[in-house]
Amino acid sequence: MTNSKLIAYLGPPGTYSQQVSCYCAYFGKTPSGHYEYVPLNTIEDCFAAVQDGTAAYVVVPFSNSSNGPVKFTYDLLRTTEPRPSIIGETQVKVEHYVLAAPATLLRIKQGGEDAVRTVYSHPQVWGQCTRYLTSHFSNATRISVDSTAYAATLAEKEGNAVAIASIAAADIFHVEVYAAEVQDNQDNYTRFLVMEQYVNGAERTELDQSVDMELVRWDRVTAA
Ligand SMILES: O=C(O)C(=O)Cc1ccccc1
Repeated sequence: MTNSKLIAYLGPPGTYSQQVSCYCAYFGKTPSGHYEYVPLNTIEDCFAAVQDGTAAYVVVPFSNSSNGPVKFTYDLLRTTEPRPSIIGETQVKVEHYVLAAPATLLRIKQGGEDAVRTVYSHPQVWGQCTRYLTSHFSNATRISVDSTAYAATLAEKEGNAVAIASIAAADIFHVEVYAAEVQDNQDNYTRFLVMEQYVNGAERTELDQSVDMELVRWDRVTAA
């Protein structure tokens, strides 16, 4: 019987992290074999899962070409002891969609965008869709949640909310596309890292060292 190994990612299914985790065997140094994918609620849970050995590997978003660091990941990379080993990375083009429940779309059609009271998304998204959000839903409250796909689950349940999330989330949840590719920059890339548990005494990888340099560089930028 084959033993499957767990790859954890920021869930629920439909996040950008899930899409990346599905092919992380190709860019991470994960041995060939059979993998199962586990969605976790927060980036913090992903660090904990690899730390305590619940998951063999985790995939976390690290930084974005439009708005820089994913704060949760940067903070956890600085504070988790010992820090997991970074064994792979990839850059993925990220396209954001405005998703809404069918009833909300009807309300927008009848009453305009002011019918929308709440826009849900992952905090990383706001700075990637500034232009769109300046001219749309300006009276709505922006609520940051743990992931874009979780945002889609909230929009699915509410009659006056939209989510900014991936097209994959639209396929999974009962939400429809109100607007496509709303990111400011068409070349909007996010860098993701694959990590595994750090083994005591192991030499740090080259990738570990380049991430260290990135953290130091960012500390300098914010201190200036
Ligand atoms: O929330 C998600 O879907 C994630 O995977 C985190 C994220 C959010 C925004 C851009 C890239 C990754």
